[in-house]
Amino acid sequence: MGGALFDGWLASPTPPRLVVLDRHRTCSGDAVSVVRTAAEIPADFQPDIIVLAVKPAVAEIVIDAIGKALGARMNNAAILSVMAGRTCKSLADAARLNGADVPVLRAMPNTPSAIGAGISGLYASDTATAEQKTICHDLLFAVGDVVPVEKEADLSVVTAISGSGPAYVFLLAELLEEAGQQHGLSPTVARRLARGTIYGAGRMLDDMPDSAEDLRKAVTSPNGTTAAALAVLMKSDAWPETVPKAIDAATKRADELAG
Ligand SMILES: NC(=O)C1=CN([C@@H]2O[C@H](COP(=O)(O)OP(=O)(O)OC[C@H]3O[C@@H](n4cnc5c(N)ncnc54)[C@H](OP(=O)(O)O)[C@@H]3O)[C@@H](O)[C@H]2O)C=CC1
Ligand SMILES: O=C(O)[C@@H]1CCC=N1
Repeated sequence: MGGALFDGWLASPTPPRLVVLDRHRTCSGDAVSVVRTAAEIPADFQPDIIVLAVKPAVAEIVIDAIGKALGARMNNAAILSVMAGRTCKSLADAARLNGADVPVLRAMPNTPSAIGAGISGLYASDTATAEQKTICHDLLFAVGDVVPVEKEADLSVVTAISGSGPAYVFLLAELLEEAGQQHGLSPTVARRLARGTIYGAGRMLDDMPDSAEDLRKAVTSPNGTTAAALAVLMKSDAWPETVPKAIDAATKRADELAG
């Protein structure tokens, strides 16, 4: 996810000044330097925001390494975590072990951020200053839309819907492609049809004021092909049951990660 944000920021009209801790990437320019270890963070670099985009399990290790590298400079920054689950409190506690008292904000972006088409939930704890909240909002807004949430706990369902959501759409693309091939289409044709359809439907949802339900109904001729397919998908034990179950499972997992 950090790579998706990085790509999105680099492609944005006004990229922020970035020092990126990444063990694989090589990239440098006026606005960006990549370092392999926290110890390589330039001694004169004062970050406003430290974006954490590692797996939740290694958060402490990374906060510890950054804390040691920045020393007192850490106190002038805020942490913006995009990690599923990890609470503001647990991350603030981890920073405190390094003697740093830092506000923590949490966001849940998604991978379309890489192409400027992301959507992020953003929760700002009361400890963050107005300026820190604005910078975090603007960082996320540079790679897509931003939806503020009032309660930190809401980030679990945000994670289930929009953080994980691209995976559900990609699965639909996979399944449409496979079904097309099973009906004799070439892989190339099946792929173009599946992807083009999801792209076009996504654009309609974005561009048009109509509800998703109305857009669906406009495709559905009485007794036609769409009605035949929807009779399968909309059976009570099909999508109306499985989609909410999937969202429940993802929300529960996000809560578990929060501990
Ligand atoms: N994937 C997604 O769509 C989304 C993910 N997230 C959140 O983003 C976070 C990362 O997930 P994801 O991008 O999928 O995971 P990845 O495994 O793809 O990325 C994690 C990155 O962290 C690096 N890393 C791990 N340990 C260290 C360390 N000690 N020092 C420096 N870098 C380190 C890894 O490097 P290396 O490969 O060298 O180990 C890797 O580049 C998670 O917390 C997840 O909840 C949030 C929204 C969406
Ligand atoms: O699967 C995960 O846990 C992360 C969070 C949202 C998307 N990927």
